[in-house]
Amino acid sequence: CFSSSFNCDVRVSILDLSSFLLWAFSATNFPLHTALNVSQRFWYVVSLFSLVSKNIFISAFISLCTQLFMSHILCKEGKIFLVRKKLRYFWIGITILFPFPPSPRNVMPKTLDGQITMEKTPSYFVTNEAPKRIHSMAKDIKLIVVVRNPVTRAISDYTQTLSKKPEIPTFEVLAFKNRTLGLIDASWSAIRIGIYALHLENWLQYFPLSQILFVSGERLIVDPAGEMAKVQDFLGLKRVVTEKHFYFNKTKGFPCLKKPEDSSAPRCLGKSKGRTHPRIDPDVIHRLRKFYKPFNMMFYQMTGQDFQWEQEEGDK
Ligand SMILES: Nc1ncnc2c1ncn2[C@@H]1O[C@H](COP(=O)(O)OS(=O)(=O)O)[C@@H](OP(=O)(O)O)[C@H]1O
Repeated sequence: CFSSSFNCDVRVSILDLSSFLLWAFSATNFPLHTALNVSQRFWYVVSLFSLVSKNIFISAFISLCTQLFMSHILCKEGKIFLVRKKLRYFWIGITILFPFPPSPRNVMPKTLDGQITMEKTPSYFVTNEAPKRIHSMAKDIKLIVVVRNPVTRAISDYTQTLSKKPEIPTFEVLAFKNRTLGLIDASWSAIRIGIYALHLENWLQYFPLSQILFVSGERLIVDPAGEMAKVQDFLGLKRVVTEKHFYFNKTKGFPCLKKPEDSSAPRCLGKSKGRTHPRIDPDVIHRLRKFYKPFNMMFYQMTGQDFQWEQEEGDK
């Protein structure tokens, strides 16, 4: 507050109002989640800008917009909030103590009885901090991990990157620290991710095995209904998705859904699935298989499931 006390008062009021908007909505679980998601960051920036702005007209304009926005939302919802002067210092304090908008978790709609909330982020499995954070959020969560032969996974991973950055070195170059010595580069993410036992160890420190389901990526292609039956049982759901929902699309090389509920047309996986993998030197594949073998064995032991990756002949 540099210029006058009037200026200062207006700016603090704006901050007051914007902070109120941000925090009152999340604290009362205001049911305008969509509006909140969009408006949250916007008003946060606006309130900060109103503080640094030395122009009283800009501050006043922002104040007017904030108030219009707020009254519009409140009228729409038929709720009335009284912003009392006393609250000012409380909201300023909250803004200083918690300078970031509420996490999406606070503004997410509540899961109702009979509903299951699902979140899909493959990288969580290989992120060190994820098990601890997820455990502190929901101890009884059920985790589903789709795994496939780590050698094929690495090639698939590389193929995806190659489709975005065609200039990257060959798989054979990236896979080794020293090719002559046969030293695999386990720090390369495409290879590191496939060391499933290592990642699982991290998760088992927080979750019992009974809370984790491992789905075989290979079986998901040849027997989607079988794998889906396991998923449904694991989630405690009635077996609704069965064989009759799938057909095998030979051109795509993947099963497709016969008739999704919302349309009458069959639904197959998108164009990005089933990219043709580049041909990899068989010697490199052989070395990778050797590299993964002990980790795979450890993984079978830990999960009590034999994924039979050692029995597969070649890679596609
Ligand atoms: N439902 C289902 N069943 C079996 N396999 C599947 C399924 N969905 C995706 N995939 C295969 O998973 C590989 C990763 O796919 P994407 O690269 O598209 O995944 S992602 O965008 O990174 O999520 C990719 O493997 P490749 O095609 O062998 O490279 C996908 O084909």
